[in-house]
Amino acid sequence: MSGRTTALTPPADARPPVRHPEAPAPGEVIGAHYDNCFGCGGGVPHGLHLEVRAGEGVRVTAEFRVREAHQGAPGLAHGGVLATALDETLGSLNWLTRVIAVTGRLETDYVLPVPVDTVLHLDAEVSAVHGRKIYCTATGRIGGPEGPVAVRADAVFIEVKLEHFVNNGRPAEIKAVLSDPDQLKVVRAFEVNP
Ligand SMILES: CCCCCCCCCCCCCC(=O)SCCNC(=O)CCNC(=O)[C@H](O)C(C)(C)COP(=O)(O)OP(=O)(O)OC[C@H]1O[C@@H](n2cnc3c(N)ncnc32)[C@H](O)[C@@H]1OP(=O)(O)O
Repeated sequence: MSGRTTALTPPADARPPVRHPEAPAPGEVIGAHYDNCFGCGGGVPHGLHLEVRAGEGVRVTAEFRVREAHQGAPGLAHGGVLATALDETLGSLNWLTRVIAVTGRLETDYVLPVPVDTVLHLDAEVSAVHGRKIYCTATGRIGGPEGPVAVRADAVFIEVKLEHFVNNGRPAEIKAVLSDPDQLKVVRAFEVNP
């Protein structure tokens, strides 16, 4: 066996996820975590501009319209772009747990081709937590929120401290973020987490 499946399956003593008491209310739009994020930032013209909403429990939904800049084959979305949409939606679950976590492993199934102009209806939830490992799944449906699944993913996110970004990000961007009052609000939202 490759070991991939094992790594994506929560161990028997994993815990159910806990929604943070100050998580955004169900239905509330979760704003971009960073203006230059390729997944959610408004400052990236060819980015995905994902608008994510908090759901019930530890769940989020999002919509992503595939544009010409996102093609792989003629008229079809690039698989890597679709994986990014799943990854970004999964990353937004951080806002419901108030735990900062980055993608450790992401396994994607491509079920249906996704043409340009399609709106992908994304849905992600945390299934279990074990230590710093956060097990989660996501689907992307076409034709509506109840339409057929076109893409899906299983993932393990790993909890990190803010230092993960401060110590590893290019200094110019880190400096800019830390001197931006709006961005600092994002950082502080996580700092209050015990
Ligand atoms: C200032 C700005 C703030 C902005 C905030 C919002 C940002 C949100 C962004 C969201 C954007 C969207 C999302 C994005 O795009 S996030 C961007 C893409 N992801 C990354 O760049 C992550 C790069 N990787 C790393 O930095 C390290 O490898 C990490 C931090 C992940 C682990 O290295 P670390 O040295 O810390 O960990 P450890 O070795 O002590 O292991 C700890 C535990 O984890 C388990 N494990 C480790 N790796 C894996 C794996 N691959 N699969 C399964 N499990 C794995 C390991 O077995 C162990 O478990 P256990 O043995 O204890 O049971």
